[in-house]
Amino acid sequence: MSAHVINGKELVGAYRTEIKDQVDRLIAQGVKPGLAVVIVGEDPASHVYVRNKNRACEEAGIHSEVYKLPEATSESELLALIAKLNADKAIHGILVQSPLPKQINEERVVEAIAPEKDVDCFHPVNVGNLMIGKPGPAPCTPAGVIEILKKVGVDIAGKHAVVIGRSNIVGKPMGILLLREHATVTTCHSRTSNLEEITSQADILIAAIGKPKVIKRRHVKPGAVVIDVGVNRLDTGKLSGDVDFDDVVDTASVITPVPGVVGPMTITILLRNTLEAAQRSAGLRAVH
Ligand SMILES: Nc1nc2c(c(=O)[nH]1)N[C@@H](CN(C=O)c1ccc(C(=O)N[C@@H](CCC(=O)O)C(=O)O)cc1)CN2
Repeated sequence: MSAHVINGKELVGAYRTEIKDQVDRLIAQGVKPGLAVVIVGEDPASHVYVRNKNRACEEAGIHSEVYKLPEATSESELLALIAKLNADKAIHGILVQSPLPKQINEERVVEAIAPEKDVDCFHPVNVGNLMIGKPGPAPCTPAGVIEILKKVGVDIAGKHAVVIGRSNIVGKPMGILLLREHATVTTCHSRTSNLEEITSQADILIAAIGKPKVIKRRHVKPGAVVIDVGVNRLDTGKLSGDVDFDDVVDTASVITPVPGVVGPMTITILLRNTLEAAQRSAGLRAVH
């Protein structure tokens, strides 16, 4: 059996069209959603992601401002920019691209963003709301994974979902969002001693490890749905996921290739979070 390989162009393209339609309707009501993206330093991969976010905003009709700050930017300079953006009525979403240079404390920066403009859902207020199921944003990558599962018709309720990774950006919120969809959730990480034993029981396996091709056929239950969150650049310059695609494709029932699915869907959820922040600011969507 060969897996259904998800076509990111089709799936993500269709969802971006839906979001653009909602943006158009909001603009017709007199509100143009606005996003500010801040990047500090020269990390090449981060610059690619920020460029893609800016282009996606333009295509969706969302006003977008990109602030490129030098590597030597101080924390107080960055905090001053965030204060200015917090006060800017044309900006509904603020995102500071991670990672930041070492002289800047990422936690202080995240906490300086007004929670209602935190489209990454990194602010402790939004993380808390997510945890207890109140309305608000959800972090882009895990929310994107849920969207992918729903759009390809995977029934999540009652399934055993195994998440490999426990980062604040992906692994931990992924578990919360899967619980919200009534999955039985197990989280594995670098200290899990019997990884293969656990992953091979998963109906839905989500790899967010950050190491290329570590998930092999032996880790995957026949017929499982495999979602690969990893984006790893190999020495050859090519991108690879955390899953060894060629080894797993004949065992899984559904699989996401890397690149092309989870990354672009992450950016699509950023558009959705910005749209929803603008709707909330206009009183057109429930606040907590
Ligand atoms: N403030 C944030 N910083 C970071 C986040 C985040 O959600 N918010 N997540 C990651 C990076 N990330 C989002 O910013 C991200 C990673 C990858 C992609 C993507 O489209 N990947 C493409 C490949 C792109 C390439 O050619 O390199 C794919 O997988 O097809 C989008 C966003 C860390 N920082």
